[in-house]
Amino acid sequence: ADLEANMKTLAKSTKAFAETMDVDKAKQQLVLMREAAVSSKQYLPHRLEGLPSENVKVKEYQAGLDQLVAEIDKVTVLVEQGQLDQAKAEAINLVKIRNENHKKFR
Ligand code: HEM
Repeated sequence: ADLEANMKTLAKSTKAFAETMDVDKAKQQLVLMREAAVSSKQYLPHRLEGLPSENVKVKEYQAGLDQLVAEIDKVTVLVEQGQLDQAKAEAINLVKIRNENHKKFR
């Protein structure tokens, strides 16, 4: 999947996660989210095209995705503890991380 496909997967899975009351389905969506976030690190957004991997902006972009993965893991722990409501409350941070990074890189 390229970056746009990964972003579409992120959008679909975060929506499905927010909508489901089923713990197994919630876990599945978090797995899809994590895969899409990790996969996105290997691509450069259009705005950073041509920059070398050691460029500060490229590092910042990758750090944004690392932050997203860390947050997905936090949400996953709550789901695994059966705390779906708390997990959904925590997942608000996914949207915050998305918005911050879209401002910088999209
Ligand atoms: C749950 C979190 C996120 C969701 C739901 C999300 C969703 C989306 C969607 C729907 C698009 C449009 C895709 C298309 O072209 O059809 C997009 C584009 C984009 N997103 Fe995200 N995103 C998320 C997090 C992030 C993060 C953390 C970053 C960067 C660290 C990021 C960087 C970008 C960039 C750069 C584009 C434009 C594609 C390009 O320039 O090549 N997104 N995102």
